[in-house]
Amino acid sequence: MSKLLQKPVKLALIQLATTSSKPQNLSHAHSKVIEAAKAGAGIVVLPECFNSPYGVKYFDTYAERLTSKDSSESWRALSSMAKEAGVVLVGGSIPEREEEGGEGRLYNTSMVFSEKGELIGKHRKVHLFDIDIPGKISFHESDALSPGNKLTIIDAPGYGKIGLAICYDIRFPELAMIAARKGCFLLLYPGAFNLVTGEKHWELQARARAMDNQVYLGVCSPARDMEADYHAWGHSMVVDPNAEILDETDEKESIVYAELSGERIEEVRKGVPIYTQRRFDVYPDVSEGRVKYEE
Ligand SMILES: NC(=O)CCC(=O)C(=O)O
Repeated sequence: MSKLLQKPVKLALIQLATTSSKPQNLSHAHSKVIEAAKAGAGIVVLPECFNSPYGVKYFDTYAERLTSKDSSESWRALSSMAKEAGVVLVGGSIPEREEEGGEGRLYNTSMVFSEKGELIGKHRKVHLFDIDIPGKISFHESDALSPGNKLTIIDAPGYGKIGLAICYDIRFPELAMIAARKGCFLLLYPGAFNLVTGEKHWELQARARAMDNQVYLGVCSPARDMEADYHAWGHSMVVDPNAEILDETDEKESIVYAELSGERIEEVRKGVPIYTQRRFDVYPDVSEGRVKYEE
């Protein structure tokens, strides 16, 4: 048995076509999660903002309090999908409204559920997507959202550890590096790149994070909708520890599948042994591990 991944698993990334109707998105996600489970997936991922349009003006309207099952229809829906399908479900992300008594902040948050439907982890996007490329794209998540302040590592029962972050977080290799250093076999990024940055950087970021850390990696986008305000890049993909793309789709709705095994991680690490060749004596600041993370 591999130390990192306890048993081989089929990963499914659902590139969901989303609408402005939350009930419709939840019910559509349900049918796709069941479809992925029937195809043999053990870990299933939904995209960033899977139950709403993606855009600064929508976050407040669609936000839910994630204090308990009772406070959030998305929590209830995801929990029951995970249980019915019998999968570990990474519930993409949704806009979260801070607990009552707080300052009413909003976050871009991913919830993860076990095969029994229990909430086993939650990640609040740490790096907000604030960019300005003149004449091309201007987007400021921080006009509406607050950033999370922790790295997230999920202990997926029966499999092992998964590093979870959201979209723009992928551009900050520190998160991926620390998650891999803490023993994750897989890095997952529900995300929604766009037509400007997607073509240049989506695949490059995914393959680079996988290669640097010699782990599996999945990036899961919504399907592209040219009628929506934001045009998602799509191209959800799974990359192996050697930076090879195992499966990828185009911009339309579909499910991307890949078989993951711990032996493959070990094989890659044995071939190119950067794991044992690191020189923490030369760069001690990254080895000190002074980091806030949730497990
Ligand atoms: N939703 C996001 O965080 C988008 C990130 C993105 O497009 C990028 O280029 O980075």
